[in-house]
Parts: sequence; C-alpha cells; structure tokens
Amino acid sequence: MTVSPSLCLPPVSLAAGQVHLPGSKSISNRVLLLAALADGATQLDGLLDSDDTRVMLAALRQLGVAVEDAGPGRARLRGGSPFAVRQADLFLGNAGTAFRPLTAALALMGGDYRLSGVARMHERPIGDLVDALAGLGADIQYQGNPGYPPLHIGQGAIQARQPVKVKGSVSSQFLTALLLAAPIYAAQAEHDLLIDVEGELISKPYILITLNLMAQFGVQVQRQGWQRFIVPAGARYRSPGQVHIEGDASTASYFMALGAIGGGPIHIHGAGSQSIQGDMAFADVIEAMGASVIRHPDSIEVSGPRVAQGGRLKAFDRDFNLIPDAAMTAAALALYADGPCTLRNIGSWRVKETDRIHAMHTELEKLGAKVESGPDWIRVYPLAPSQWKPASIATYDDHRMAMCFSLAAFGPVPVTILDPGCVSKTFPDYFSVFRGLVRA
Ligand SMILES: O=C(O)C1=C[C@@H](OP(=O)(O)O)[C@@H](O)[C@H](O)C1
Ligand SMILES: C=C(OP(=O)(O)O)C(=O)O
Repeated sequence: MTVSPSLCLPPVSLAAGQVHLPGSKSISNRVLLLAALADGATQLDGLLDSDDTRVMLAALRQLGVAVEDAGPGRARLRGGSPFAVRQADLFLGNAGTAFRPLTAALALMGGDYRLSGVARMHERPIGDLVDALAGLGADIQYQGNPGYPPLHIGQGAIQARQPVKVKGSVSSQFLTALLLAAPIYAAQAEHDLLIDVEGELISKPYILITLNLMAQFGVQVQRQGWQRFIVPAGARYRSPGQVHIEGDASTASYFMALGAIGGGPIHIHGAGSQSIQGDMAFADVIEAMGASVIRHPDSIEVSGPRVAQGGRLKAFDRDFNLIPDAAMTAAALALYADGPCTLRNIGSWRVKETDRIHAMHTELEKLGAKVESGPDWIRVYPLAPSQWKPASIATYDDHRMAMCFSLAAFGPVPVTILDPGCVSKTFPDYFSVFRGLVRA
C-alpha cells in the first residue's frame, strides 16, 4: 500500500457551488457484472472510475469479457455466460462489490479460480456467502483463515432442490451476490430458484438496487417481504442496450453535509428524488438536523447554518441500519450539533474498510470531542469553539474516514488528513472538488 502525502486543511467558514457526482460505486460494479453476463452488447455511461471499479473491470477482462473503453465514464461490454476463461487468479483490492458478486458468479459457473484482495479484504467476512453457495453444491476452499478470503473456487455440482439459505446479518452483499449470480443457474433450471434469508437482513436498500438493475437486464425477481426471493426458471440476462449510471449517493452525503454547515447553497447533480440508492435518505437526516433541502428528480440543493459563525445543527438519536455508509457523515456532522448525537444499529461498521466504530471514536477524540461507543453504536458530543484541538487524522485506508474528516475544516483550527489519497477507492478527485466549494 502506498501512502499519499498528508493534507493540511486550514479553517473554512463557507461552502457554496455546484458539484457533479462521480458514478455510483454500487451501481457501477453491479452493472459491469450484469453486462458481462448478459447476452448482447451493453453501452454504459456515467461509470465510476476509481479503485473499486478498476479491479472489477480488470477481473472481467481477465475472465475473457470484451470490454472497450469508450471515453471518460463510458464503456462497451459484450457479455455472455459462462465466461470464456475457466482459470484465473483475480486480485480484487478492497472492493466488496467486486469480491462478493464475483465469488458467487464464478462458483456457479465452476472452474479454477483464485480470488484475493488487500490485507484488509482478507479480514472481511465472507463465510455466510460461502456457506450459502456450498449449500448449492459449489466447491469453494478457504486459502487462509476459514470464513475469510482468499478463496479458491473449483468445479462444483450445482443443484437447487431446496431453497438456498443465506444469512444477511453481517452484510447484505451476500444476498446481492446470490441474486446477481442466480440466473447463471436458473437459465438452465427446470424449477424456480428460491433464496431464503435466515435471520436479520441489514442494509436493505442495497437489495432494492440489485433487484432494480436485474430487472433492467430482463430478470424479474419476485419477493415475499425480505424473507424469500424467487428467481424464475429460465431467467436469462439480456442487454438493455444502454445503461446510464447515476451519481453516487454516499458521495453526495459529503456535499449535502457541506451545504448543511457552510451556508450553501450546494447544488449536487447526478442523483435526486428519482435515485434508486438508499443513501439519498441522508437528505432526510440533514433536514431533521435543520438544513434546507430542495429535491429535483436528478439533483438536490442544500443550504443550512454557517457553523463557523456560531450556527448549530439539531442533535439526533437514530437508527442508521438502512444507510450505513452515509451514516459516517452524520457522525462527523455531530461535531456541530446542539447536543450529543447517537448513531444506532451500525454493527456492520466493524467489518468494512476498517473497524469504523473504533476509527471514528479514536479520530473524533483527537479533535477534542467526547465520544462513547459500543458494539453497534456510537455517541458523539459536539465541540464548542474553544474545545477544538488541531489534529492529524489517521484514515485507516478508509476513503470515508478521509472524506468525513474534511468536514472538520469548519472548526476554528487546522486539521491534517493523513493519507488523503485513500479516497481513490470511490472518489479520486474528492479533495480538489472540496477545495473548489469552500472558502475562509
Ligand atoms: O451492496 C452494496 O453496493 C453495498 C452494500 C453495503 O454493505 P453491507 O451490506 O455490507 O452493509 C455498503 O456498505 C457498501 O458500501 C455497498
Ligand atoms: C463498505 C464500503 O465498501 P465495500 O463496497 O467494499 O463494502 C464503502 O464503500 O463504504
């Protein structure tokens, strides 16, 4: 891992302007896989160009999928299932949206594949997905610690006589992975493929993204609540020809936050009231905190108090299970609230790019804040102007830590972000866009 030079952000007080969001990570990586599996050619625009999509594209190319670069944000894929290459060693960085769905797809195709990632990826659990795939007859071996990547995928004997059971309490990406891969089997099957969720399912809005995009590629999944998902026998992905990828709603949360604490207005283009991403609900969070939000179909405008001039946001105590990524932005905004803010039901933070509850707790304390946390919650007390301490913020190779702590520049002292380059996971240009929107 290369570490980028640290970045000192001097105090700022105002944020206003226009921002065009980079493509959604969640949609980009799903659509790349769908286009790779679908019959026919698919033209994509709005595609995210970042570490997470680069590893997905490189893997698909290695697997024999024809991918043409068609200019910035554009690509043309010619798909088909199974993939032409039956033996490959794939490096998937720290991209959960590449690792989990490719594991399921390759396990259902069968072959001789090795999937690995960065050291942290090898600490992120995948056992619940491997168990579900093993229940279908897939051949998957752990190459390191049981329950974690790296994985070896062999030639299984896939048979779905019973409903496939999958646990969704650690990550919704396991159910997403099974759903995306299901037509590889269902296309040839005589009976519908039933997928049953065992126990709790977290991060539910991401499942709706998955179902929406599968439908765009011709596969309609029926569901019974969040319990049972039915992939019809004969289901086959067909290219819709063209797909436009909307802007990233989790990324939008940093700019919504800027509008909410820096006066605004910040006009964020690329995702709005018609978005299929759950993280757009972050707009409701900042609205409840006192920001003004105007929603357009494909954009959103946010203004709010100027916290550097004594303005304050309203404190909150809420469940963030549906928007775990944007939730981190709310934790950073708590610094400017009028009372302690509690984020609940965020246990999945422990197994993401880093242990995010630990990282948030530690780094907010460096700024001078009082913080409390438990297994699946964190409480952040706001800072009065005299309480702020200049700090060097560690980012733990977590893009969201770096982006969230840019919001600390609205305090009265400078803040230094260590390894700001880690934003390349989803938004390589974040800090130049940030600088273009803020003023002293
Ligand atoms: O399916 C997806 O695109 C994602 C699901 C979420 O993960 P969990 O389901 O693990 O919470 C989210 O945190 C991640 O950034 C993207
Ligand atoms: C959890 C995240 O990433 P991943 O898709 O790797 O799970 C994230 O982007 O916040």
